[in-house]
Amino acid sequence: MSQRKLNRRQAWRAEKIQAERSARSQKEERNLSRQVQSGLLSSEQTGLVICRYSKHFEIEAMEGQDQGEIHKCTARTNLGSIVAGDQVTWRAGSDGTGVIEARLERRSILERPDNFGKLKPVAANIDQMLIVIACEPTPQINLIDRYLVAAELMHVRPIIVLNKADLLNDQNSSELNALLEIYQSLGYHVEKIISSRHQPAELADLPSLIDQRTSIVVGQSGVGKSSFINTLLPEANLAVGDLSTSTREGTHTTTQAKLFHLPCGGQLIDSPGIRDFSLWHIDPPQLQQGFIEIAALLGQCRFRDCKHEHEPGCAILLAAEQETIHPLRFESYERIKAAILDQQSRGLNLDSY
Ligand SMILES: Nc1nc2c(ncn2[C@@H]2O[C@H](COP(=O)(O)OP(=O)(O)OP(=O)(O)O)[C@@H](O)[C@H]2O)c(=O)[nH]1
Ligand SMILES: [Zn+2]
Repeated sequence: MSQRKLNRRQAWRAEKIQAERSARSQKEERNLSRQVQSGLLSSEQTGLVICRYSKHFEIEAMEGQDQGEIHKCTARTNLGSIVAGDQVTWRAGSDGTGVIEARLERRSILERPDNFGKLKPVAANIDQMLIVIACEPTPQINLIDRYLVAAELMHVRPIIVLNKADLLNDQNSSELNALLEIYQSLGYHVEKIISSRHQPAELADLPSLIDQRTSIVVGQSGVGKSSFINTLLPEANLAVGDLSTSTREGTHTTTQAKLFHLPCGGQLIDSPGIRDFSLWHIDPPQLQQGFIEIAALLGQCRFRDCKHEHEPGCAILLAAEQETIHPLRFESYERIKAAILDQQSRGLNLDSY
């Protein structure tokens, strides 16, 4: 078959699919309008997205008589992505269902690339990021730094939470404390906690730090994110995965981001187990902004267009040499930068979804 014929056939198919889709959505819209007119759907109200599963959303009523109640909702077409933490306008049905009409403006959004480098929103309207690490699996500085960069670029406050503090011992404590010291000296808040169901829980100052805010819980699989949330909120009852005996890493128990209310008034969003938090969608200048000790030096190099690679009079290279930027942090920065440049050179589509 000639290329032209094939293209014409493809175009015809695409048009047909498009026409079917638009007919379907027009039918859905007519259906909805009928339901509104006949009083089957309530008037518009504001709601909070608790979680998404497949094509449905759990929406919590934020006002009116059924405030706090959860409805299983569908969404009108073309609303864009809707994720846990989003606020929406919606209409309630009579039977615990409802329809999302629009998404309200977000104050922050956490995105991560999927396997094809395409950005996917994970959670919205977050105030702070709880970066959970643990004595086991051993923390990777590179991964902590990726989360920190994401938090800095989203303008949300990061808090580093060292979980499984009961496993601190003579062998691992000096190394772990040295690692935490790097972050504390940069001004980051660090809390050591115990969240295992086999130990008396110890949450240090965390409850007061997360009070009245929306926090997202991120961290490598197996660090105890679900256990930590269960300790704060026993009714959340998240599945806790056992560490794989061969790798001592977790087994990715959590699959969808979900929002939980805390008794103290704040909210927590639990995200899917993230092993490798990639930063493919940012460029080196953004990465420099995300490393706060590097960001503080920007503008102090001899050349205005300094790339901080080999240039004489580079304030960042000088600070790295004098170790005012911690060598492990600088190494981590260079590794992340190399990974970003590598992804870009392979031509992945980094900026759209
Ligand atoms: N010793 C100890 N073990 C803990 C603690 N907290 C959690 N664990 C254990 O760590 C393992 C992993 O815990 P999870 O809560 O499933 O970890 P997660 O980070 O939610 O894992 P994913 O859902 O895979 O992302 C389980 O075997 C827990 O019992 C703790 O404070 N101390
Ligand atoms: Zn420079």
